[in-house]
Amino acid sequence: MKTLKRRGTIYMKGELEVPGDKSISHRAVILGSIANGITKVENFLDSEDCMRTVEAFRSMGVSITTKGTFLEIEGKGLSGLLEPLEPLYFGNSGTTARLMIGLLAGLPFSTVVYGDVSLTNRPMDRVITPINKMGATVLGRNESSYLPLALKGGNLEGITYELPVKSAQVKSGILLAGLQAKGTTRVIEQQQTRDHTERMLKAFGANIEVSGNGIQIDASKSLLGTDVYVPGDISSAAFMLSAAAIIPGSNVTVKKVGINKTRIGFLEVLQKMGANISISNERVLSGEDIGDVQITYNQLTGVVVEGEIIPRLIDEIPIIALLATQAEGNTIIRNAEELRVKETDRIAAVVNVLRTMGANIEATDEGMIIKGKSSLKGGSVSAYQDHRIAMMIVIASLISEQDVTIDDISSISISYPRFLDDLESILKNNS
Ligand SMILES: O=C(O)C1=C[C@@H](OP(=O)(O)O)[C@@H](O)[C@H](O)C1
Ligand SMILES: C=C(OP(=O)(O)O)C(=O)O
Repeated sequence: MKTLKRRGTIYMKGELEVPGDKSISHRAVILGSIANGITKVENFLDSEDCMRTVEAFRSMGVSITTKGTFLEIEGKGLSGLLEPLEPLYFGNSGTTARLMIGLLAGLPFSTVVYGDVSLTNRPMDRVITPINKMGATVLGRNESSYLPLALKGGNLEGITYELPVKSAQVKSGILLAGLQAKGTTRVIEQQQTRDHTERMLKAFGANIEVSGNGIQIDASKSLLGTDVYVPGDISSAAFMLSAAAIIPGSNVTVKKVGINKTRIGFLEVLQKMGANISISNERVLSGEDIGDVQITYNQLTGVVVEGEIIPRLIDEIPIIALLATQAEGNTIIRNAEELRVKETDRIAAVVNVLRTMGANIEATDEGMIIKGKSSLKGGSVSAYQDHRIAMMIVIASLISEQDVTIDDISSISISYPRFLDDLESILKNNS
């Protein structure tokens, strides 16, 4: 239980760097481990989810150590990985699960994989179906739709697969299987999802080509270890930028943050809502776009969020819902049914939390409708063991009229362990 005390008159001001991107950190560990030679990862996100991926490779014999500010991976090549003696535990991490299942499908040994209660209830059939088509053997509950799963890998054949879900995790799982399959593997997306796997596979020397919404990969005998710089996580920055967007007098800059176009739907929505945003120092590091994002407070107005932008801001929808409670007019979020199968049902969780706090918000099957602007009263709420819900509540507490009590905020360490300290560093008191 944590009580967040009502604040006096505050505003957000200053510059900060948020920790490394979670998606890119997972991928750096995976590709570094299956490449030959050393990979040094700078600004690696040392959070619970990413450590699940690190531990999985340590169990397969890969040496991964922290050297100063770097994570150093002694890649063993795909053929150097060892059969793990224990089941692999993926904790709360959907990214670890979907990507590792794809990778393990191609490795010539048996593994058992499992996760925490939340992950055990998240669908895995979306990645099992294509790897079954490629020839992998997988056993588990409900026709292998859920963890725990037993996998027997090896002898995969390339396929052409049109993704039925808008999921970068599934796309990446298939590409990691395709890296080990006979013949070409083609993945076709309905809408573009984050493309970090494609970019990083290229940087490690994989045989991969991207054309429009299609990606094709051929087996690569050996990827080569390389240095990776991990940009700040825009999904973490979103909480700091949102605090500034709803507290008058604020002016915040998040430096060296990832601004890959497949990830910045949140910035586009903020701009559409009328926020003052500018991006400077744009550059490319390790194949990823980075820059400094500055926001100054401005009254927001409601917007419609739907269609192709949804995959580009999927993890930011809880915090967008909070922004919408402070915007003039209606905000409608559509086509976001994927939120129902995240760490928790994020549509139900967001609506319950914000309604308890005093917002005018209702759930739809695939989104929500928020009528602004309403003042938030505070109260006692659950974070549903979900890091993004917990951080959204902390930001909401900054503008609440009374104290806010949260059942448990420990989930924040899944993606942003130093969140509370970073927030305090830009929080100023008027008095
Ligand atoms: O590929 C990734 O790193 C991720 C993809 C998204 O999930 P889906 O692929 O399920 O949409 C996102 O919600 C998750 O936080 C990270
Ligand atoms: C959905 C998320 O992550 P994952 O799917 O990796 O658990 C998230 O970080 O919001």
